[in-house]
Amino acid sequence: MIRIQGLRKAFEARTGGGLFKRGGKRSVVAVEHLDLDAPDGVITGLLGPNGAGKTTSLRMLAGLFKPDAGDIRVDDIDVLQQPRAALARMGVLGDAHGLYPRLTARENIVYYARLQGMANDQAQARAEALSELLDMRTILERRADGFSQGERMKTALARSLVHDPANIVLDEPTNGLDVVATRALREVLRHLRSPAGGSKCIVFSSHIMQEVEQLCDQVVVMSHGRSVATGSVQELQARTGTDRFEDAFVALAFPEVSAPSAQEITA
Ligand SMILES: Nc1ncnc2c1ncn2[C@@H]1O[C@H](COP(=O)(O)OP(=O)(O)OP(=O)(O)O)[C@@H](O)[C@H]1O
Repeated sequence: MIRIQGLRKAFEARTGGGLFKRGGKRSVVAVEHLDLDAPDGVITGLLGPNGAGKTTSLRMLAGLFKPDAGDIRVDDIDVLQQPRAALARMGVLGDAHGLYPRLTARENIVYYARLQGMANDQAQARAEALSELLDMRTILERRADGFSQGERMKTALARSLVHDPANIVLDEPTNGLDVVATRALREVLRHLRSPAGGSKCIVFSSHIMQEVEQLCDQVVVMSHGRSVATGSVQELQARTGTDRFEDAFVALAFPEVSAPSAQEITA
């Protein structure tokens, strides 16, 4: 279970100078206010356009950035107060998959398992089980350099699941994947959400509406650094009076675009 309340983060961004002029600094608010409640056995989608603040939010959840304000709890453990304990309960698949290219897929997984404190036998058994789950038997003994995008994603996902975490956090996991790899990932996430797969709490970010529509039980729509709506696809459609999720998303995330003009209202 993941609970985020009132999350905020601003960065100091450099502004351009010139050949003879020094650049300045400007504060960029990446996340203004995010509330998110992700229960166990549920897939929660964090849906927002480019630059909405999804990656920054998930990085704070993973303990990589310190928020300026807000509260993040993973299974009731405060990420800021007890980052190690919270991280032990999370499997995080970031945007940079960062595998060791000289190690095989198996070695990448086992190495990570050993870092988590698992004995070698246990780590090897876990690598086998995950290679079954993620259908990666043919690449298990291959070195990671030269892996395709989909093969890298599978290996990185296996690595993040090695300690069987109750909470799984994925940042734009289908980026660069073809339709078959995307479908396979969807199936794996559905399995992990089910009681047979451990009723995991799954949070994933995306800017692709169709993906969220097909997979998520609930959606948190993010726009300009804020969570602007939460609900199932059907609830969000009902709330915006639309029967297409794309229209609901545009109405919620870009109210300035979707609001009818004065001409339309009077017409
Ligand atoms: N280190 C940083 N320094 C300055 N600005 C940043 C930094 N990281 C993020 N930002 C800014 O914060 C905003 C939110 O960025 P973020 O990457 O979290 O959005 P996102 O929703 O994940 O976008 P995308 O879908 O394009 O990946 C953007 O305007 C971005 O330029």
